[in-house]
Order: sequence, then C-alpha cells, then structure tokens
Amino acid sequence: MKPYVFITRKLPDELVKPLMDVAEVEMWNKEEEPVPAQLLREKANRATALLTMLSDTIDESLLDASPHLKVIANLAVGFDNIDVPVATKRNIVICNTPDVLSDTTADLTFGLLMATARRLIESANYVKEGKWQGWSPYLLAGHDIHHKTIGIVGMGKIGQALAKRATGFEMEILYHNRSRNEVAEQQLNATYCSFDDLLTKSDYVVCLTPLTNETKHLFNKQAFQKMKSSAIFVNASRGAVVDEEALVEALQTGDIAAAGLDVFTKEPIDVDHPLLSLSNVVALPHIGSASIETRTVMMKLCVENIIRLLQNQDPKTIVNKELLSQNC
Ligand SMILES: NC(=O)C1=CN([C@@H]2O[C@H](COP(=O)(O)OP(=O)(O)OC[C@H]3O[C@@H](n4cnc5c(N)ncnc54)[C@H](OP(=O)(O)O)[C@@H]3O)[C@@H](O)[C@H]2O)C=CC1
Ligand SMILES: O=CC(=O)O
Repeated sequence: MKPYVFITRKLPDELVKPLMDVAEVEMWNKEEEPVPAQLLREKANRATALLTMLSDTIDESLLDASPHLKVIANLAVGFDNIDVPVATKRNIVICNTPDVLSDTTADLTFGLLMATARRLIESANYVKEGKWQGWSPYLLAGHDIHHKTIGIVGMGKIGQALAKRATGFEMEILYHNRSRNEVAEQQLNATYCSFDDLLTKSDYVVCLTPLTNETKHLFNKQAFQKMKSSAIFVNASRGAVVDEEALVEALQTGDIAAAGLDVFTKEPIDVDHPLLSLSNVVALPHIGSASIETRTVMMKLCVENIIRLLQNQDPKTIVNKELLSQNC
C-alpha cells in the first residue's frame, strides 16, 4: 500500500506529480484559505507525511494524534508553527526551505525599507486619489537611505543578503546576533554591536531573527525608546517578535518615525487594528518570499524532501538534524 501524504493547501498539480508516483496524495482544495484545524487533525491521523504551510499549527496534540507520521515538510524557512522538540521525540523529521528564498526575501525587505522611508505607497495613493495639485518643495518628502546606518538584528542568510543590498546604497552596516558572523564582517564590512548599541546608532532597524522564546517581544517599549526618533523599523521575520501595542505607541508618540511590516502577530491582521490606521506604517501581507520563481522552487524542495524520506534517503534540508542518522 502506498503511504498517504496530505498537503494543506492547493498547489499546482504538475509540482505535486512526482509525489503522486510514490504516494497516495490528497490536497486541501483552496489556495488562499487554510485547511480547518479539525480536518487537518483527521488527515494527519492517517498520514505518513504532511506538506504544511506556516499558517498551520502543528502542536503536541496534533502530533499525539498522528501515529504514522514520519515527515513534515513546511513550505517556509521559519518553523515556529511546529512543535519541533515534540516532533523530534516522536522521530518525526521536520524539513524547511532555507537558502532558496534568501535573495527574494531580502529584495522584498529592502523594498519595504525603501517604500517606508520614501513614502512610496502614500505617494502612489496620493496621485490615484486625485490629491496632487502641483509640485512643492516638501511634498511627500521622506528620508534618505544612501549613506545611512542600517542595523540588522538576525544576520543570518536573509540578513546577509539584505546587507549585500545595503552595500550598494553605501550604507554603514551594523548587526546583532547571539554569535559573531565572520562572513558578514569580512565580506560585507558589517560591524557587530550589542542589541542596545544597534538600536541607538541605527537609522534603519531591520528584524530578521526567527521567532523563538528568546526573541518573542524582543522589540518592546524599551527597545523602541532606545531608537532614534528619526528611526525606521522594518520587520520581515515574524510578528510576535514585536510587542505591537508598544509599536503603535512608539509610532504615535514619535519615539520612532515609521515602520514597514511584512508580518504580524495575528495573520491576517484585523482590518481595524490600530497599526493600519497610522499613515507612517507600510503594511504588507507576509509576502517576503512571494515571487513565482521562488515559491515554485520552495514547493519542489518540499516535495523532493518528502519523496527522499519515503525512500529512506537524506532529505535535502532538515531542521531536527539529530534525527538524520536514525531515519536515513
Ligand atoms: N517575511 C517573510 O516572508 C519571511 C520571513 N522569514 C523569517 O526570517 C527568519 C530568518 O531566516 P534566515 O535568515 O533564513 O534564518 P537564519 O537561521 O539563517 O538566520 C537567523 C539569524 O537570527 C539570529 N538569531 C537567532 N536568535 C537570535 C536572538 N535571540 N537574538 C539575536 N539574533 C538571533 C541567528 O544568529 P545566532 O544564532 O548567532 O543568534 C541568525 O543569524 C526566519 O526564521 C523567518 O521567521 C523568512 C523568509 C521569508
Ligand atoms: O515567512 C516565511 C518563511 O519562509 O519563513
């Protein structure tokens, strides 16, 4: 009997086809709506493999109710939606999609920084809404980007790709990680800083850390108060890294100048959320890696990882590396 694989979103048939050759595959039939939690639970109960989205919660109770599960391939580099320690205890391999999305996400992050600094969305709406009466010296004037200081919190793969882009704008690059990043220092001329130093010195503070117990609400009231009042905050990691109430307050009181946000604590963010009413916020619907090319490569990687696991081979990308020798 072929193993059963459940895919939690409608993906293109041609990309899923290789999996159909080795497994019985079922897909949730909607592209934009997540699979209901109860249905996912029922499917997971039968499944040997799941191909999941970052919006699916894979917690201990779901894993407890999934006795046949061998592998979960998450269509994202982040895996904070999955209880990895519990999965590891149950010998369930967790795969993600690192590297293949770094450049695309860095493009979007730098674009979001530019859109926020130069008020691009506000300006485009101004024209379309017929408000443009004529040229004037400070009409929709924003902040310069070139030759300013960018502080990257989370100088990993995407952080480095972002720093490369910042180099083209002749920016000074600061970064903060838990450990030093030699590539960033030697090849990108980035300077290591404590978190507090980075906050006080940067014109642009960009968050690119994973969401963990340590980074949850890293950007709180105290952090925003340490930033320059002209600082622009950009978050392209996960919403919960930010205390959103504190961010609203910082933007309203002028502790910081503006924010560009691709991610939110609750996604989709409620349309009446105070962040969305602020003119100094640019909000995007979590589209960091959303180019057709990159999403296609990510889907192929997930499919390939599942096939490899089902055939007792090493997956190409694995989160819980400690399981490699046991499973492959
Ligand atoms: N907006 C979007 O659509 C996308 C968002 N993402 C998000 O971006 C994140 C980063 O991805 P990627 O660059 O590939 O991941 P990496 O693992 O390559 O980089 C993460 C970096 O964060 C640092 N870090 C981890 N914990 C802390 C901490 N407590 N304090 C400071 N720095 C920390 C790590 O350094 P060290 O271990 O030394 O601390 C590392 O340099 C993902 O986890 C995901 O949440 C990713 C893709 C798209
Ligand atoms: O947010 C996206 C990811 O790949 O992680």
